Amino acid sequence: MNKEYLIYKLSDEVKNSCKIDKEAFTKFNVKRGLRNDDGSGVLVGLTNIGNVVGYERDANGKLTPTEGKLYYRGYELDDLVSPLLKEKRFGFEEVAFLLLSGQLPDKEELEAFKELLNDNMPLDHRTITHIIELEGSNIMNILARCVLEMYTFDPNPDDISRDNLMRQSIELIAKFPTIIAYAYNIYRHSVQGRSLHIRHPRENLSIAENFLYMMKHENYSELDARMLDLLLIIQAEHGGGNNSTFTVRVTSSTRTDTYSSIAAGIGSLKGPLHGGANIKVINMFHHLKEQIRDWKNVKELDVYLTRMLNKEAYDKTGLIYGIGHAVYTLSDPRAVELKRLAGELAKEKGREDEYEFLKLIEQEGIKCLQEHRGGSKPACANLDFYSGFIYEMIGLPQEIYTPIFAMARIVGWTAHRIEELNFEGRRIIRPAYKNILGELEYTPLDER
Ligand SMILES: CC(=O)SCCNC(=O)CCNC(=O)[C@H](O)C(C)(C)COP(=O)(O)OP(=O)(O)OC[C@H]1O[C@@H](n2cnc3c(N)ncnc32)[C@H](O)[C@@H]1OP(=O)(O)O
Ligand SMILES: O=C([O-])CC(=O)C(=O)O
Repeated sequence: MNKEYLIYKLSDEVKNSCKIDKEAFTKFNVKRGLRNDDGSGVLVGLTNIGNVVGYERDANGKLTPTEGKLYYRGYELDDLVSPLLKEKRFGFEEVAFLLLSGQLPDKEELEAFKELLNDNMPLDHRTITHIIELEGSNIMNILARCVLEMYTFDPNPDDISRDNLMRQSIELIAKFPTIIAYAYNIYRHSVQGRSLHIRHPRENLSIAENFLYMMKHENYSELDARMLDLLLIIQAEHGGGNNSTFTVRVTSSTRTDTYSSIAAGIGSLKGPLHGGANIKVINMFHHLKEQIRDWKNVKELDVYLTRMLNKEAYDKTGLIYGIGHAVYTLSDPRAVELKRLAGELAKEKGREDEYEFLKLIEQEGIKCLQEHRGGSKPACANLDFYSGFIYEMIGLPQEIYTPIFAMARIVGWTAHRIEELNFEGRRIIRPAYKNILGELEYTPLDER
């Protein structure tokens, strides 16, 4: 049999073997994803790390949509970010300390922690050599491969004692920016034929500054570095249930090694419904800038967005990227903050027209989505809606938008891994799948 035909035939059979009636989920009371049909959550774990609030629940369990709130270790995100803005301080390292340990550091602890991270930013020379040799143009994939390789260079990779987990976590947080910057520079050299620069991370720079330095030498401003620092803080953690963190928790619950678990989280975050949406949003934005003749014409934009929802335009998936969230309803507090920051930066960089157009896409995207799906379910812009536009204004290339998300979320992932392996009464995570096919009678090969 022709092998291509065989692949086609097997794939065609999957059309039938994948069929599961939508109604069966209700019939068997399956908890789908994060929410049931009535909007109530599927509770699969308990955590002391992040808290994501999108609803209020009354005494009878009825849910009312609310403005979104996000807490890191009990502190509201805004309370962590505001002092940093006021004092013009870099804060990603402080937030990492908080998320890993549960405590805000004092001055001495913070200085020591920053030094520890800085000391760990350089890569083992074997990792550098391997990145140079790794083929491929997807930086998330290269990042995952480098993380898996770190297992080989770790003298104690399988030890899941708390001390060892903390050491590995700090090393991963420190090394992600270096791996991503090097992987991008090598990609740029091999795919785009540009000069190759491998810059050693500098002492006394924050992670955000060091990343920009490794990416762009000294071609970045203080404002660019502060924006990146805020983006890292804002993306660092989102509770135990977001897909990539849950992936890390699920794999960690088997007591596998840190590198296998984090590589799995990277694979999850890459998906366009999750962290990969930031690249999709910026592509969609450029597409709309070309397709819509008058950036102030609401009607023209609505017609196009509706065509997108009907799978007739853009990538024909039916999605408007950057809109919608599994938990947030009326607003995602991070998108609110990023919208404000994007506005400030757009003024500075002379890109106010584009910013106004992006805001209109947000407003009309939400409206068209709600009309398209009917009902009263609210929707809002999510974290990924404005982040790409900010990266673009900082002068960062699209290929690293999702890797930067990973560079931030590694903090949440490692904090959750440590928690997953250290609470009393922990169990391997193992939900159930109900088989709805039933039993079939076996037919011998020569009778088929
Ligand atoms: C960091 C992050 O991960 S943030 C999320 C980034 N992802 C995106 O921006 C991609 C676009 N958004 C989405 O696909 C979704 O809103 C998600 C994946 C974020 C959340 O998914 P869900 O929790 O299933 O959303 P929800 O329950 O509101 O979906 C209800 C319906 O609206 C649809 N919908 C939700 N958001 C969108 C959207 N942006 N565009 C088109 N349709 C949408 C869903 O596909 C679903 O349709 P269905 O009932 O026909 O299957
Ligand atoms: O929580 C989620 O489902 C998605 C996520 O990671 C985030 O919004 O940061």
